[in-house]
Amino acid sequence: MSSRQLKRKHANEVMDLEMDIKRKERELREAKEDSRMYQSDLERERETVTMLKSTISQQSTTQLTLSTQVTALQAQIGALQSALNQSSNNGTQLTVELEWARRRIAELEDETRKAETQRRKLHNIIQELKGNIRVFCRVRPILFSDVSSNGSAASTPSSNSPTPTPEDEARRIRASKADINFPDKLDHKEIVLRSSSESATGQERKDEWAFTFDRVFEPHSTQAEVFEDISQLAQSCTDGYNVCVFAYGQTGSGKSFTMEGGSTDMTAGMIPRAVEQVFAVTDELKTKGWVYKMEGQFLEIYNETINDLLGKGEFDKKKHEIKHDVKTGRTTVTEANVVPLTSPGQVRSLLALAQSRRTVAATLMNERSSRSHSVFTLRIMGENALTGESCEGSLNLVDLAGSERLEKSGAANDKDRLRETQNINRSLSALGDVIAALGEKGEGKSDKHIPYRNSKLTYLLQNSLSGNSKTLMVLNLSPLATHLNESLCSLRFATKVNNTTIGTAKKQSKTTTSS
Ligand SMILES: Nc1ncnc2c1ncn2[C@@H]1O[C@H](COP(=O)(O)OP(=O)(O)OP(=O)(O)O)[C@@H](O)[C@H]1O
Repeated sequence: MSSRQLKRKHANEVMDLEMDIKRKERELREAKEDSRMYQSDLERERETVTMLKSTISQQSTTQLTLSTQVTALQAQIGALQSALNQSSNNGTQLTVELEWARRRIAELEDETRKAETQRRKLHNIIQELKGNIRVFCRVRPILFSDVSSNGSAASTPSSNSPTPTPEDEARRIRASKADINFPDKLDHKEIVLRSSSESATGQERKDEWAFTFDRVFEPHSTQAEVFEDISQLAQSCTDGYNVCVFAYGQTGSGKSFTMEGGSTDMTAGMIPRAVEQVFAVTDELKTKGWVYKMEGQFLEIYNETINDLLGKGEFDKKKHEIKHDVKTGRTTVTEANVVPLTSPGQVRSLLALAQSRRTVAATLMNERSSRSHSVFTLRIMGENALTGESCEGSLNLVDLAGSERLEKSGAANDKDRLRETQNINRSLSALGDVIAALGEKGEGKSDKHIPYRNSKLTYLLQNSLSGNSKTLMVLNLSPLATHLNESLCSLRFATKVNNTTIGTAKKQSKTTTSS
């Protein structure tokens, strides 16, 4: 081979080698580029791996927490399940116990009903043992008007000053007061009146009168104290007895205060208290199967004429007659309003209405209210569907007309006043006669005639005074010395009543089926 050829061959080989080098260089550049890309990919992947690792670590913490919670919840479910099992066991136990308790309640209710029947019997035995006519005596306190209107020498002030000093007041009170004493501080049954006067020969004469009653109330006694014993009688009328409470005494001695009282709770008298009590007792007895119906009537007897205090119009012009049903022992008055009673509030408004009618009459007819008798009657009818018992009783609350004698009433020169006083005296003495006759009958004279018809009052009260009834007389006394003689008359009348024993009270009840 020629050198030329060799040269050319060599040049070709150089050229090939150069091309090879260029190719290799290009490949190297590409490889470097690839390497850079792989490097950055690797970086990214590393970051991703780091992130994933942290996520995994967080999630494994969360998973740990959750699995702890799941374990706790499973434990709770276990506890609840066992509590539920326990409860359902308890529930079964409770159902058994409830059933037992129900049976026990029914037994106890039955026992209570029997105990109530027994209590009513015992209560009435006690009332019977206390006597069917009881007398309380109540002396009212001295009032400001008593001393300020008293014309005695003691009312003259000691100084020249027109306003009396406290000493003047005290002296006035002492001089006005009657000498009334209450020696029995334990049982409060005695009252002693004393007086001293000068005899014709100039010697001092001392008198003393002692009286005993079922209870004597001193001037400071409250309405609540007086009501305490009356409340037991009011209870009797829900058991089927006829009960009569009447206030006796001269005008101004406190009869209306005792029976009706003032407008406050403290001063409320026997009528509103008895009504409240009867409603409370009938309400309580509902739980023992008793259902009661009550009705009220309020009458006034003035000059032997009956007036309906619950009638319509200002003045009652109707003619009323008293009728007694022998079979039922019930007293009715023709054309007199008998109002169904539903609540103590309604009774209060009825009493206020009756009071206002009396006041109207009083202004028109010269203090008529103190010259008339007022009789409030509450009739109670009860039925017990559980025991088959039924009963009917009544509560009569009577405010009698003033008992003063003729010369005191200033009636001698006044024809109308004279007639009034004679009527009052006749009806009060008829009351005394009836009680005395009942007393004799109670002592064995079974054929003794009882003169109920001698006055409207005794005829109206016939069932409340006869052997089937319980009677309480509240004798009201004035504390004033000027009224001492009137007080003595009242005390003698009340003693006559107190010495009377009237048969044995019988309740009006019947049993249709045995319990
Ligand atoms: N226990 C008492 N406590 C306070 N005040 C009383 C008491 N008793 C009576 N009074 C008051 O004495 C006055 C006369 O009483 P009350 O009107 O009750 O007498 P009365 O006997 O009913 O008279 P009348 O026959 O005229 O109706 C009244 O002002 C009354 O408020």
